[in-house]
Amino acid sequence: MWLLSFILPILRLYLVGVKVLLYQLFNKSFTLPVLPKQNGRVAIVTGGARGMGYETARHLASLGMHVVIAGNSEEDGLQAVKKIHEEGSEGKVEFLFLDLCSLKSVRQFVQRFKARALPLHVLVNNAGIMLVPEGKTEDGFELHFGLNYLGHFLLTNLLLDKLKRSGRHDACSRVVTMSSATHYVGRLNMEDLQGRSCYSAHGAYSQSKLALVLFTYHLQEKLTAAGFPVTSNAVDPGMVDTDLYNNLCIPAQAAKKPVAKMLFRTPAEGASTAILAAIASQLEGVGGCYFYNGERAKSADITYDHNVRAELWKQSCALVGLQEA
Ligand SMILES: NC(=O)c1ccc[n+]([C@@H]2O[C@H](COP(=O)([O-])OP(=O)(O)OC[C@H]3O[C@@H](n4cnc5c(N)ncnc54)[C@H](O)[C@@H]3O)[C@@H](O)[C@H]2O)c1
Repeated sequence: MWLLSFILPILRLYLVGVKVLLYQLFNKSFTLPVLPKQNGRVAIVTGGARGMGYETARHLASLGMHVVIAGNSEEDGLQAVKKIHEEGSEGKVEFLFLDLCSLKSVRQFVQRFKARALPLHVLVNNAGIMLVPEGKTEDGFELHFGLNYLGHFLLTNLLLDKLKRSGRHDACSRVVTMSSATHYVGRLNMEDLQGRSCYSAHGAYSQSKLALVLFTYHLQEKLTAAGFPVTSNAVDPGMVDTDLYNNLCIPAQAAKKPVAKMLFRTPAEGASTAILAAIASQLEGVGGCYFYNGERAKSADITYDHNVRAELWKQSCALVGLQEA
């Protein structure tokens, strides 16, 4: 029984991977349309120092946006800022420290950002980890669940007032959250969200990405009900050649290399759907959607279940110490 609950998440994750790669074999990455200038607008990109986050930050800045790269490595962050400035981007780019493994750090980041009295038009919840060895965040949460999901859950909630005030009904502020095709095989165990009874890194990653879709939709439902000018969408970037795969076991790393060369998207291609969701005019006012390869797609059936979303939201508020609004 234990063996089965350990092996099944691995098999499910690899099957999803094969399906995505087959899609990428027969379909080109979509190309971004010409996007509007973003002068005077402000974005936060978590994990914007590397991989797809970096490409997102770079693209937004090239359109004149003021981009705050939020990340847990000052060295990587400052290097990313330097590189983007050297490219002659129109927008301002800066780094602010944020460790999503620590709720205290999330709160401090929000305090520091708010002290700047800037508006906030776009929040890209991009940072993530995958298949890391079993471990806990500063607050004792399982790493994938704590960092990928709960860290972003708290961050978004604490920034919501800013987003609400910065949006207009003809120009909504936008929350864009990076999920993944692995969410389709994610299992959410409400009685054991931290995977304490039987830990599987594969299961934990898929669960965190499923939780992010449920959160995205529930947030949109709340925003729509209250009439706030903010939209919330989830994005699936496909399989992209980044450092995210650094924790694969050695044989899987060896097998991945040639496959990645042929079939994985580049970080710039992978970031394109998130950039589209963040600023494309044709998506003005569109929320509560899952986007894949530049198009709206259907997410896992469970993500459309209001009761599951509401229960996860309630438990998440309790875990991060927020009052349910
Ligand atoms: N690469 C893929 O194939 C793929 C597929 C589906 C979804 N995704 C998702 O896309 C997002 C970006 O991943 P990527 O592929 O660019 O990976 P990456 O490893 O290149 O980037 C991850 C980013 O997250 C940041 N990060 C890690 N721990 C952090 C912490 N404690 N606090 C703050 N920031 C932290 C890193 O510094 C880095 O900038 C992730 O959410 C990932 O789950 C990636």
